[in-house]
Amino acid sequence: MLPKINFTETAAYKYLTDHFIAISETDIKHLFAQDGERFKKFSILFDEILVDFSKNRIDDTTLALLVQLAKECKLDEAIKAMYNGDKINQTEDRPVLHIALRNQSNTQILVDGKDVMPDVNAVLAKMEKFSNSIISEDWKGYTGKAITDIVNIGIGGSDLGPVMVTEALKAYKTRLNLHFVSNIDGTHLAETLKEVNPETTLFLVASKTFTTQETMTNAYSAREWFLKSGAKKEDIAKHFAALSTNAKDVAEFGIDTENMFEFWDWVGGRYSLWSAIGLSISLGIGFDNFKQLLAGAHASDEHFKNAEFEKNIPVILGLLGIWYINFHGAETQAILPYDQYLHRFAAYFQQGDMESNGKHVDRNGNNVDYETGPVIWGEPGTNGQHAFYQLIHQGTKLIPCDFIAPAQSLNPIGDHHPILLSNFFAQTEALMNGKSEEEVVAELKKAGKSESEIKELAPFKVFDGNRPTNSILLKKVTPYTLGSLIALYEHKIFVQGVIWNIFSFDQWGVELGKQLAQKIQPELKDDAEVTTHDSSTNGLINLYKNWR
Ligand SMILES: O=P(O)(O)OC[C@H]1O[C@@H](O)[C@@H](O)[C@@H](O)[C@@H]1O
Repeated sequence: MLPKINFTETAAYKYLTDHFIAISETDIKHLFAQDGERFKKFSILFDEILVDFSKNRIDDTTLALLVQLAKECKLDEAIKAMYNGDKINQTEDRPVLHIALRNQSNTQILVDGKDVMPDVNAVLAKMEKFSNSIISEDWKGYTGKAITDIVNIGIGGSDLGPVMVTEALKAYKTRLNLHFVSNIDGTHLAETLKEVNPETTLFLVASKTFTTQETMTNAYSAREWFLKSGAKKEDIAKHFAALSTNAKDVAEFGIDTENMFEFWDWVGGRYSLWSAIGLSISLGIGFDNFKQLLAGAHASDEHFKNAEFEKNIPVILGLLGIWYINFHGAETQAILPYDQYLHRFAAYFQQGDMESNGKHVDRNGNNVDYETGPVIWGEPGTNGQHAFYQLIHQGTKLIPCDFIAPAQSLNPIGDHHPILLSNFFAQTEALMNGKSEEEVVAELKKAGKSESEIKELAPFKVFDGNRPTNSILLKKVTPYTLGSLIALYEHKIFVQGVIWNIFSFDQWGVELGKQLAQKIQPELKDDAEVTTHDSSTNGLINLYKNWR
């Protein structure tokens, strides 16, 4: 079980409150001036990932107090509880074991006294065999042609991870074309089906529960489209596979259980790309690369479990988040990859983080009186620079940013990569140093502006600086490194959930809207006026009926 400690009642929290006032007098660039060792002290090299957190509003005391906070909140016990397979997802009465899915050391992991590793390995072996037979063209469609296109039908955790990873690792692509259908909006399916041929398409129905309305509706429509092409019911086995924990409903859908790739209720949807949900990844980049992804994540799991808190990347990233959210009042966190392949990385962690830590009830069942999970957002650099960085540099909000970039490009054309990276380096420097009024005045003078022009313009051109950033420099985007990076972020979310004393692995907040939609759907069947809701909802429904 997880400890249930209110972090605002710890000694460390009180010290941090005082320390926050003290350190607010100094800005980051002065902290650099005071300490020649700062980069060395506040950066961690892990395999081929460097996390530089020196451009933050912290000094030695801050770090020591944050680590003390983690200790007082018994983070070490919480980590042990997760790795031991304790039912830390208490409101769903389940363990949380995505670490088992990538447990390459193959040590026993027990759930209710049973080692889960043989089952994990059996599904991996099945995924390998299946992926190889599709990729090698051994597997034939119902007219004897090889499969060319994979359509993954899933939503939320059964979509976002595979989309993000297959985009990130496009450079490692197999011959198969991947498509993802998630939205219930018929457009998503219709536009995808225009691109594929039923004779050469394999559908993966990806749903942990196999009851999600969007996924099941899309899957049934895809099946109908397939059967309309002239295929027979028995041909479904060659063109549909299921990735699910629900064998009964998979069989009912008509998918051969031979083509079912199982996972378990101890895998959270948003932590499931490592499970059978990753079959589209394995098909898209090959099983060996998928295995590398798992190996990279496993290395991060070991790091998280074993590294002392001061040198533990997820712990440090998590604590820095606490520092900004709970002491500086930051409400959002930007994730800014300087790598086009990582263009869905922030979107992926929008679910990962916001569905995990978007909670306002603590582990004792009481409303919290402090802030919890931030709004996660971001776009790849340099596109973001030309869109929203204005607000990060000169707006009124404090937005801690993670900058991520690979040292080596997978597409080294001309000077593109050095230009991209010079922006990556420049942005964190600019956010930290800002530009003083003196510098602005000197610049304007040099540009030949008059005294009055300078006076008028200067205030708008000043940058306060002191805006915190982490720089995460990867050697190269490989399956291994990407696996490591994702797992580091996953564990960061865990660290924060432990300190905020919330349950990070349930998602009750997504249920209410689903329930109401189920109630409204039958009301849309006929044209009768609806009066059962508030006047806004009635008005909207009735106008829709009028206009449709
Ligand atoms: O994989 P299935 O069961 O279709 O769920 C898909 C998604 O549904 C949502 O409502 C959330 O609960 C997500 O965590 C989940 O990933």
